[in-house]
Amino acid sequence: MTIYCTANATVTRGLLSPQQPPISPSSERDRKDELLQQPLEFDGAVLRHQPNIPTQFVWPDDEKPTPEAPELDVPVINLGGFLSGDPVAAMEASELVGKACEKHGFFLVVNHGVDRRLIADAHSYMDLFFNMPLQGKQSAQRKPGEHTGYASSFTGRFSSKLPWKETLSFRYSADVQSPNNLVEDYFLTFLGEQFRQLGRVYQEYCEAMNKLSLGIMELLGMSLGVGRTHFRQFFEGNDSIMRLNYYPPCQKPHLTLGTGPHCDPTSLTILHQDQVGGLQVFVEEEWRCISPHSEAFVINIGDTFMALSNGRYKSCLHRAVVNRDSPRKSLAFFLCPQSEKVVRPPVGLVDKDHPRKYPDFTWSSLLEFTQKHYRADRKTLAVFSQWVQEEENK
Ligand SMILES: C=C1C[C@]23C[C@H]1CC[C@H]2[C@]1(C)CCC[C@@](C)(C(=O)O)[C@H]1[C@@H]3C(=O)O
Ligand SMILES: O=C(O)CCC(=O)C(=O)O
Ligand SMILES: [Fe+2]
Repeated sequence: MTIYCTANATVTRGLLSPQQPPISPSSERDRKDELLQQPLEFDGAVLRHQPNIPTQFVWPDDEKPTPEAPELDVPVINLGGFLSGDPVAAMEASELVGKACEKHGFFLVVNHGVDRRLIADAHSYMDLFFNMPLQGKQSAQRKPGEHTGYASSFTGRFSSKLPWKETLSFRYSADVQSPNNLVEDYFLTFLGEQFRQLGRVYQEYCEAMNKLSLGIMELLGMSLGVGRTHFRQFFEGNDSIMRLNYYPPCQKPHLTLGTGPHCDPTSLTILHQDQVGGLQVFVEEEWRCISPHSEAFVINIGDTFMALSNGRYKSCLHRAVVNRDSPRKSLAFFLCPQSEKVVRPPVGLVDKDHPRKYPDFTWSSLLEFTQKHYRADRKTLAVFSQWVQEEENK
């Protein structure tokens, strides 16, 4: 990636945290400097060959990837019986899901009902987009404060610890009021007619993800004893996020991270990683890798579902590492409720032994918090909850 820096400084527009006021030039000199500064532009096709890693991509010593991460023994849950309507299989699957979610919030699912050709197309079409020249990708450039669009290394959002990745994120809505070709339309609008087929593939992929995630919500409801339909109904008409992650090779992979340590702020993540490997989960005080499994999806619950479960189930810390030899791709579907639905645990999960752990909030407020005020990390929900309380006390 080529860095276009100013003569005297590199743009490092800071990230607004809740406490910091917006940054504005205070003097004529500051204003001139600001005018002189050019936004950072990164080109993945160049950076992958660079032996010298720009400092913004070098992570602090205590966050750098460890050379060898032991494998995490993640439960592999066979959904075949459940999806074919077998009540005993459903009960067994819900118990396995519950055990995983009480422990670290990660599990694998196989016999999930998603066509393997669709998964293969979703992976191969990523190459069509990310192998484009930077200028072509920037026609879908993410706008400040928005969660959709193309982003390369998140320049302009963060001033340090930049992730070694490019991403393309777009909305998927299951709302019956929404057009049923939102995803296809997104690609046509921002990338043009030649991307119509690509848009159709991701439209179909998101529909398959929606169906799978609602099924998993049934298992989560059963495992928490609130009934099979509770969370399924909560997420009917969901307004979710599909993200394509593209991690270029890196000449110094021990200095960088593809995606930094975080808990997903969303409700449920359905991730399909390619065969390169790089996903790591922090369990029992150490980073453990989740090896690729082409027939399986990696499922993890996020902060919003942790709040819905009143903290019974854990949103788990994870990250992605990169390597020197080959690009890595992952498809991440983030299930999110309709934006103004109030996130509140079912009454059955709140009692004198389990008081409320988090305040009521809407997903739109948490999403805005991560896009405009706070970089999602390992404590997003705790900081957000405090922010909500402070806003209420104003
Ligand atoms: C709601 C979201 C914000 C992020 C994408 C989805 C779910 C995961 C979030 C993220 C990946 C957590 C790590 C930091 C982040 C900035 C990133 O590395 O991409 C987060 C995403 C985002 O804010 O764009
Ligand atoms: O690419 C991966 O394996 C993980 C990506 C991730 O955690 C995310 O996009 O939230
Ligand atoms: Fe994540």
